Amino acid sequence: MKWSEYTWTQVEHCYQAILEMPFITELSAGTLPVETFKFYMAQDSLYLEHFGRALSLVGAKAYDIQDVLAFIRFAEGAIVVENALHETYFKDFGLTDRGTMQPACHHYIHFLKSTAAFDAVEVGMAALLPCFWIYKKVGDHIFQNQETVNNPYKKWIQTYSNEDFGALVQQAINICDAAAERSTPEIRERMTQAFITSSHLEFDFWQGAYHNRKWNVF
Ligand SMILES: Cc1ncc(CO)c(N)n1
Ligand SMILES: Cc1ncsc1CCO
Repeated sequence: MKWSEYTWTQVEHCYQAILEMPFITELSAGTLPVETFKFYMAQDSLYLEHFGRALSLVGAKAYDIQDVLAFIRFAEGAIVVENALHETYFKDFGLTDRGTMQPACHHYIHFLKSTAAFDAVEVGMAALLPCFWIYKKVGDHIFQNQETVNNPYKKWIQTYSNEDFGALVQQAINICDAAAERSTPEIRERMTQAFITSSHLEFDFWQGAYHNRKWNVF
């Protein structure tokens, strides 16, 4: 069994829980409160910027020159999506200031950056993989179940259900499988743990947005 196949079995429950989250079901139905979506978008803009930085760092650490190229391109893609968010969705929804990173985003990004910086490169790759894979699966699920008529979030839904994104996701999975194959059982286990942690943090990112979770104000 491939590393990715085994590892996915370890997050299947988390993934099923994500599909049932109010953020996801209301986004599909088009009933998610606009203020909730704006909070999510502002946090996601910050997320994508730093996700791009973490991808670049893993690219710099990769052994295989083709992996270096792939991660540099992923990093570029993340920044391009961030820019699109700014230029279109921010305008559409009347958002001007993305503000500062709130706890869920902060936790996730700092986990990604510290794993990318301090852990083995294979573990960094695995930590970054749920950002691709969960969004693709959730994007496809929402696309198939969405209320398309008058759904204000239609454009966002298309970003993650299109086939260009699908090809990148498959590439990222393949790179992780090849890296796992070349590594040791100990590293593979750390890869799996990092993948599980990031999957939980994906859940928490949506949950934090749904509940408007912010730092305490003193
Ligand atoms: C939190 C989060 N994870 C993954 C993606 C996929 O790009 C995103 N936009 N935001
Ligand atoms: C936006 C985004 N999310 C995961 S990867 C990526 C960009 C891939 O280039």
